[in-house]
Amino acid sequence: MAAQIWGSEKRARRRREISAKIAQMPELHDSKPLPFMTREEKIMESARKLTILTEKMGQIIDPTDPAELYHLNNEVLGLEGNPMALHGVMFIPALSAQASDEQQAKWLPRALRREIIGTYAQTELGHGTNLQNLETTATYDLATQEFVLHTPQITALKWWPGNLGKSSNYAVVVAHMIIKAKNYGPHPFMVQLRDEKTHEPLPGITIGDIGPKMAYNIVDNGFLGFNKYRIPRTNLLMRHTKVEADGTYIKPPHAKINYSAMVHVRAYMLTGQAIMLASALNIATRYSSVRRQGQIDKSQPEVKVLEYQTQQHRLFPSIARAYAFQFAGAETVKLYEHVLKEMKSGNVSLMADLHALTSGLKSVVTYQTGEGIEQARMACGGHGYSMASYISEIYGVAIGGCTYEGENMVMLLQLARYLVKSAALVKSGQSSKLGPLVAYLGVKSEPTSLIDRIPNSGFTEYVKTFQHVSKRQTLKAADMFFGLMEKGEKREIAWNKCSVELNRASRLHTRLFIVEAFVRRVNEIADIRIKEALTDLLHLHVNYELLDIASYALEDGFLSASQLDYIRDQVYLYLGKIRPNAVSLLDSWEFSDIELRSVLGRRDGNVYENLFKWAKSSPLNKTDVLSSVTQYLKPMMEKARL
Ligand SMILES: CC/C=C\C/C=C\C/C=C\C/C=C/C(=O)SCCNC(=O)CCNC(=O)[C@H](O)C(C)(C)COP(=O)(O)OP(=O)(O)OC[C@H]1O[C@@H](n2cnc3c(N)ncnc32)[C@H](O)[C@@H]1OP(=O)(O)O
Ligand SMILES: Cc1cc2nc3c(=O)[nH]c(=O)nc-3n(C[C@H](O)[C@H](O)[C@H](O)COP(=O)(O)OP(=O)(O)OC[C@H]3O[C@@H](n4cnc5c(N)ncnc54)[C@H](O)[C@@H]3O)c2cc1C
Repeated sequence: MAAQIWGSEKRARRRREISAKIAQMPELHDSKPLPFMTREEKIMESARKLTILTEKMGQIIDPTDPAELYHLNNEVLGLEGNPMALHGVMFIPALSAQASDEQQAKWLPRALRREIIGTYAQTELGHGTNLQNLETTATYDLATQEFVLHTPQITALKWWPGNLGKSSNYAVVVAHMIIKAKNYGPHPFMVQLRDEKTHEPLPGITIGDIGPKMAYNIVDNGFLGFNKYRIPRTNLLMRHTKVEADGTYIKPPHAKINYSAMVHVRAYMLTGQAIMLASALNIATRYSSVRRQGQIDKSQPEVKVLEYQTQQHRLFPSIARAYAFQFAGAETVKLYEHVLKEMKSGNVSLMADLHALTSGLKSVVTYQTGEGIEQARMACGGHGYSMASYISEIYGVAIGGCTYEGENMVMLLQLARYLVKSAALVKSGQSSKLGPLVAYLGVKSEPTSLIDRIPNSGFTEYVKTFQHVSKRQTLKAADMFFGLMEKGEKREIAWNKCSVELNRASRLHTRLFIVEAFVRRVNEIADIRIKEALTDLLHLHVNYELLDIASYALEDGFLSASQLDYIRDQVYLYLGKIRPNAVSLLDSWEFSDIELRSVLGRRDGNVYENLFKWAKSSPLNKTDVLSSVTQYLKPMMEKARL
């Protein structure tokens, strides 16, 4: 199963080998539990481990393999981030995709050797979503052949970029490019921020940390202002766009090609989310098979809480989602790598499809991951609320994904644009022009669903039902939009008035894609036992997801009440079937105790003794009487007693 999750036997084996090596290197372990550290201590601890990793990486992993590097980071540095999180996730991808060969030769080796630390600085205090209204300018000075970066007012300060505040000395900065008073829109520039020897900010640069956040606090998300700060013309990233010495602008082959670093993260973050969801579920499910509370049969001893159907219903559909996201994520990364290769050689024809797909997936996956993690926390009762479970930290980090790389509602609306264009093709009889991801929009469906009507139909009737509801909602929302325009509403106003319905279409389309990716994977599996276990999970997935969106299929009578009863029964049937495999389905992800950082989720199940040990190690327990008591509470009580 680990081979299915991680992509191959070899990958799963390598992960095990890497974990085993890390277990033997105490210098790479947390020196004390992270929840007992201050933010400053955590940042120091992370930098300490990162430095050792840089020295010893070659002994542990193949540093050229991104999957191994990702695993190493997760184990050693953890999900709260590290001083170079954005360096790997966005800075290097931005240079790789947008810098010319010459620029790459100059900067990439230095970045890969970690001579410099970089980030991606785009969002500003006043604008994040609406890139056209960013305020930072890069004005070309023909006389010196330099760009002058400037922050015209406080809202133009770069705000949020990870590791910008304290760690990075370089950044890819997105600024509006102005040449001879003409604004060419947002473009990426390579900018040195700090002196390489002293790490002091360079003259003309104002920079710092934006303060503590809900989670992800090892990352120093930062602010950055420029005061007429000059960089050479050749620091504009010039793979696709060029500015010649005389100010001549050569436009890129696609208007949004400079957005590729965002698409990169949107594609890669899906498996990251699956891992966070599976981690939280691993903790909750292991704990649920240790925790005994109450009886089902009063004549029997207390049961493990995992025996309760409500507990299974809370956890198991999310286990299915974690697998589904991992499989859909793997497909998306493959597509991304293909499109990136094509893009580098000038073929931009697949960019719109990839943008639409990743926009929808990013939104649905992060939202459902957040839901699943929060349910996992609640499933642990009181101990879930303790940082000893570590679930609240996983939750805080995961839901950051609902916001970064494009706020979820906004990204769903991006997919909706693509769906509405596709609907227009269907309506004008041009279904043959639909791309493979939306071809179902042009296919006539049966009048009613055949779920529970055809024996041995596998998952086909489920997929058809998802297709039906997605198609119906897309065409309905598109009709609403076109109808408003026909009535004379301006395009943008009509769009806003339909946007809730449009986003519903985007979610349904994306959920269909996730179901199909899961089905595709199960169909590929040869090992009969693995196929069986995943088929059970897939049954739970399709039935649970369909129940969740049943109103769409009921309102036009595509599903009947009796079919809904069947679907509900199937959910209960598969909860029971999955119960014996539940812990194994999560243990198959092979997270080590070091990586999970959870007292509740310990592999050995020795929870109570270790919770007590953990509590005793709280800094508050260093002394029996705190100074808050001697200074304030004791005098207050004494005064009250007089
Ligand atoms: C390994 C990774 C794992 C885990 C990650 C862990 C940690 C990382 C943590 C945090 C990192 C976070 C980083 C950031 O957040 S960086 C900042 C991200 N910011 C955003 O995402 C901003 C969102 N906004 C946008 O993307 C755009 O503003 C928006 C697309 C909403 C609109 O852009 P614009 O105003 O320029 O477009 P329009 O003029 O409206 O035209 C839209 C038109 O363009 C098409 N389009 C848009 N984007 C793309 C694209 N990327 N590729 C292709 N096409 C694109 C769009 O579809 C429209 O087309 P059409 O409908 O034909 O007009
Ligand atoms: C943990 C974290 C890490 C980050 N890292 C980076 C980084 O490394 N580099 C970087 O540059 N940025 C980074 N960001 C910033 C991030 O990309 C932005 O916060 C994000 O893109 C959302 O933009 P915003 O904050 O402007 O939200 P806003 O756009 O102000 O959103 C506020 C509300 O308005 C709604 N809204 C906005 N526009 C529309 C619209 N057109 N239609 C409908 N509704 C709309 C949204 O849906 C939302 O409900 C990070 C953010 C976080 C939380």
